[in-house]
Amino acid sequence: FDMTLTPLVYWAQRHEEIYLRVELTDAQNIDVLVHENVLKFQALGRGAKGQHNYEFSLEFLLPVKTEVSHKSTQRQVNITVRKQQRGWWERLTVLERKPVFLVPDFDRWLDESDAEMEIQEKEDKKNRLKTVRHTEEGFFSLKTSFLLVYNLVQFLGFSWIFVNMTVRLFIFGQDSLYDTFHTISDVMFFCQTLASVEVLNAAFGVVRTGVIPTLIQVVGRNFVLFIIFGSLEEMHHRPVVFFVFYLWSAIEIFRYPFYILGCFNTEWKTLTWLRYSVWIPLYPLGVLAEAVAVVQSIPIFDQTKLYSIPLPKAIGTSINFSYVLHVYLVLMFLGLFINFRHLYKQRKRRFRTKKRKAQ
Ligand SMILES: CCCCCCCCCCCCC[C@@H](O)CC(=O)SCCNC(=O)CCNC(=O)[C@H](O)C(C)(C)COP(=O)(O)OP(=O)(O)OC[C@H]1O[C@@H](n2cnc3c(N)ncnc32)[C@H](O)[C@@H]1OP(=O)(O)O
Repeated sequence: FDMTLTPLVYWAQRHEEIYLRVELTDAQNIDVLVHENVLKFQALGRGAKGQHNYEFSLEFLLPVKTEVSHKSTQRQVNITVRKQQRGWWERLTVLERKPVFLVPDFDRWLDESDAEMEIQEKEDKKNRLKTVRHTEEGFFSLKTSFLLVYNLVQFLGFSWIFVNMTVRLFIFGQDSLYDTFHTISDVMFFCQTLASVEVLNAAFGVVRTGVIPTLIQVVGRNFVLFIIFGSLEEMHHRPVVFFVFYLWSAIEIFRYPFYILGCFNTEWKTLTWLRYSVWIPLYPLGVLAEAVAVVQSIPIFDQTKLYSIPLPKAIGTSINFSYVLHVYLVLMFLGLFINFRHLYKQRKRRFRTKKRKAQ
C-alpha cells in the first residue's frame, strides 16, 4: 500500500529569498507549487523511512512570489522561493509553533547582519569586476588605436617608396637605379627608425611575436641603411640601393595593411596569403642584396679608414671596420636562417588555424 510521509526540511533565508533543502535521495516526480503564500511539495524518493511518497506544505509568514525554482541532486531537493518584499523575517511560517519536520539549515544559515554583509560583498565584487572590465576595455582600445596609427603610417611610407620607385623605373628605366638614395632615403630613414617601435611592441607584449626575430629584422636593416648607405657617400649612387629598398618595401606593402585589417578583427584572404607567402622569395633575395651592399662597402671602409680603431704606434696599424663587416656577413646568414624559420612557423600557424576554423 502507498503511505505518504513528511521529509525532513532544512531552511534558511536572505533578504530576498528563502532556501529550502528537502532531505530526499534520488527524488522523482517532484511537484512544487506556491499558491496564496502556501508551498506544497510532493515527490517520490528515499527519505528517513525508505522509498516512499513524501509531501509537506508550508504557509509562509509573509507574501512570496508564485514562481518557485527547484533543483534535485542525488542527495536532496533544493528549493528557492522569492519574497514578495525585500526584508528579514522573524520566522518562516504563519504558525508560531514551528512544524516538527522543519529545522534551520546551518550550512546556509546567516543572521540578518551577516546577510547584509554578504550582499555588500557581492556588490563590491560586482563593482570590482566592472572596474577591471572597463580598465581592460580602455587598454585594448588604446592599444588598437596605437597599432592602427603605427601601421597606417608605415603603410603610407612604404607604399610611397614602392610606388615612387616603380614609377621612376618605368619613366627613367635603368637610370633610376642610380639615384634611389637621393629620392627615397629620407622616407626610408623615417620608416626604418620608426620600425624600432616593433622591438618594443614585441618586448612589452603589445603584439604576439618574438623579440629576437624582430630585433634581427630591425637591427639588420638599420645596420645596412645607416652604416653602409648612410655613412658612405660612395654607396649612394650604386644600383644595389635600389634592389635593397625595393625588396624591403615589396613585403611591407602587404604586411602593414594585413595588420591594419587585424586591428578591426577582419581579414582579406588574398592579403593574408600574400603577407605569409611573399617573404619566401623576397627574404633570401633581400639578404642577398644586403650582402652585396656590405661586400661593396668593404674596400671603401678600408680606403677611408672610417670607423677603424687606431692601435698604439708600437704596433703601428689599426683595426679596420671591414673586420666587423666580415663577421656581420656571417651573422647575416645566421639571421636569415633564424627569421626564415620563424616566418615559416608563423605561416604554418596561420594557415593551420584558418583551416581548423573553416572545418
Ligand atoms: C640580436 C641582434 C643581432 C643582429 C644581427 C644582425 C643579423 C642581420 C640579419 C639580417 C636579416 C634581415 C634581412 C632583411 O632585412 C631582409 C628583408 O627584409 S627582405 C624583404 C622581405 N622581408 C620580410 O618578409 C620580413 C618582413 N618582416 C617581418 O615579417 C617581421 O618583421 C618579422 C619579425 C620577421 C616577423 O613578424 P611577426 O613575428 O610579427 O609575425 P606576424 O606578422 O605573424 O605577427 C605575429 C602576431 O602579431 C601581430 N602583429 C605583429 N605586428 C603587428 C602590428 N604592427 N600591428 C598589429 N598586429 C601585429 C600579428 O597580427 C600576429 O597576430 P596573430 O597571431 O593574432 O595573427
